[in-house]
Amino acid sequence: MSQTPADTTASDQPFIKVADLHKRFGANHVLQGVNIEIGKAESVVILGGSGAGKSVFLSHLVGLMLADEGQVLIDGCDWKQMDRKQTYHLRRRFGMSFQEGALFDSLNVFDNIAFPLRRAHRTLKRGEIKDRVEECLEIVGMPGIANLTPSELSGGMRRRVGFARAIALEPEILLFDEPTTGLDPIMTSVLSEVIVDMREKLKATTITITHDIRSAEMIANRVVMMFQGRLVHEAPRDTFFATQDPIVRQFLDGNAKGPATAALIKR
Ligand SMILES: Nc1ncnc2c1ncn2[C@@H]1O[C@H](COP(=O)(O)OP(=O)(O)OP(=O)(O)O)[C@@H](O)[C@H]1O
Repeated sequence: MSQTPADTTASDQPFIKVADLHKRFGANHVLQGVNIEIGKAESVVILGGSGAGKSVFLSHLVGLMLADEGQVLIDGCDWKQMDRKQTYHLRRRFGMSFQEGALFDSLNVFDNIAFPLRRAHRTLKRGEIKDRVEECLEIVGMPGIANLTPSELSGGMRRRVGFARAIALEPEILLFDEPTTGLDPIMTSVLSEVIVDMREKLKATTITITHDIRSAEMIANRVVMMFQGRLVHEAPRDTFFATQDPIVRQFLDGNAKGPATAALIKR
């Protein structure tokens, strides 16, 4: 039986369910059996070293990559069972923000944020688009900058405009891939607060990849650690950072020596 997102809203499934997810690129077995369930409006932060498979995992959540084995269910819908139209509708429930904001440099801030609105709602009037763009800029704490071009923005501002574009279609699920990388500690805290604010205003489920421990502490309800393609440790935010799990401890303390290094050398 074919599924549509609307078929499943009343289901008692977890909102997001990933079961025994595997992904290989040739001989590189990147995801080696990822399992996680995420509830509606939860905020999960994924920590992990370079090459652990975090971005590949995020791509599976939004259906940009499909599982070799296992399942990724969003509100009961399996990406692998979706036809093109269903894929389009399911993907519209996501808002994504990548490193650097990924803005279109040839468009001003207004047109960057209006871009997904115009594409998804062809009949929207100019005034409706203007209202929504202004609302999104308010939410990310940057009202009144719609006429600026990306080249006139600082790194932190570009990220916020990227956030504003990600929430233009009022997504239910927000994905952030290293939203604060390369920013100073103050701007990192400001952006982490913006993420919390956006999540609360949209009541969105949020999944964030970050290397920044302080940002993780601010954003997360739950933290998970990815290591060599598996989620090796997870805990509520308040207990995660006190864990004695040796791999997590090495990562949090930034030690060059430890079980994570030993495992990487053996690979
Ligand atoms: N499209 C692709 N084709 C082939 N290999 C890929 C592809 N995307 C990712 N990989 C490989 O998958 C592995 C995991 O990459 P991924 O980007 O998910 O790591 P990550 O945990 O996000 O690391 P980082 O923190 O450095 O961004 C790497 O070995 C990478 O080379």
